[in-house]
Amino acid sequence: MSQFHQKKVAMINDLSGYGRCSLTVAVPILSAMKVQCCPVPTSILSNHTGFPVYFFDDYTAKLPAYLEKWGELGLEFDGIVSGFLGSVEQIRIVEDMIGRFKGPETKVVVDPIMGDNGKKYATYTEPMCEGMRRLVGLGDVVTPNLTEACILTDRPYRREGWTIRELDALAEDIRSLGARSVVITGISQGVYLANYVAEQGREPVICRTKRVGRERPGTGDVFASVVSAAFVRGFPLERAVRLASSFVRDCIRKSEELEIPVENGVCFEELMDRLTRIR
Ligand SMILES: Nc1ncnc2c1ncn2[C@@H]1O[C@H](COP(=O)(O)OP(=O)(O)O)[C@@H](O)[C@H]1O
Ligand SMILES: Cc1ncc(COP(=O)(O)O)c(C=O)c1O
Repeated sequence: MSQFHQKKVAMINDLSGYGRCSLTVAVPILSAMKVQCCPVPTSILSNHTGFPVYFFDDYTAKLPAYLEKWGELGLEFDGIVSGFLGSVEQIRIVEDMIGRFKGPETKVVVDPIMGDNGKKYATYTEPMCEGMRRLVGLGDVVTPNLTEACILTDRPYRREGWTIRELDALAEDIRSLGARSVVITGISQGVYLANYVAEQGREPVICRTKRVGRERPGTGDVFASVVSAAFVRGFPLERAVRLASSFVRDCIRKSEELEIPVENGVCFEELMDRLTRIR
């Protein structure tokens, strides 16, 4: 696909100026992992929505013209990655974009950001859920957390006690939407957090890590960014997930050690040299 060995990804996500999430996480992490990251900003916020106040500017109306120029320039990508999407229209635009820019070798990663802790985000309407089910069907890799996996498959959520057999069925249902490989994140198993990895053509595996620190915004974005960069570089998905989960865990540990306020996310910058050394 590309002229050079280096990989290039189109990254669809919001730009939150303060608080370490979405594009302000994805751009540096992909860069550190030697992947060129080309943003498609879906909205611009002064800071993420976990703060008491924020400025929000929806970029939906501008996206078709933005992407039109990429089309005119004949740009091609090794990966297309989508993160937070705020409306049915944005989901449609991403579907169209994949149709237009996905070449035979392009890998599509969809992080279906729809909810957490058993609940859909307040802004997530049923038509958006339907749209996300279609978009997930275009993914080579999709990375729902357990809540999102339940929403996508219309299954009841529970926090603990998922058996392997149940996770197999959950992943299979997501696969039946069209997704090739599925990573279900944030599965609580006592003192552990697990990621269930069902890669096309391989036996499913569970990657567990010790749960550390407090819940912080942006950890899902850090996780999806590391997985996307590694996967686009051609690493097996299980290895990509192991790299991402240990990186997130250590970023949380460091953030606790440096007493970073929770709403400021994780101080991944402190551990960035580790990402640059991955071969
Ligand atoms: N407190 C934590 N301790 C250790 N690892 C964590 C912690 N929080 C997140 N992770 C890792 O990051 C992954 C993604 O985080 P998660 O919070 O599930 O994402 P999302 O924001 O999409 O819900 C988890 O599956 C786990 O591997
Ligand atoms: C606009 C925006 N994008 C991204 C995030 C980060 O989401 P996550 O914690 O699921 O990675 C937040 C969190 O508040 C947000 O407000």
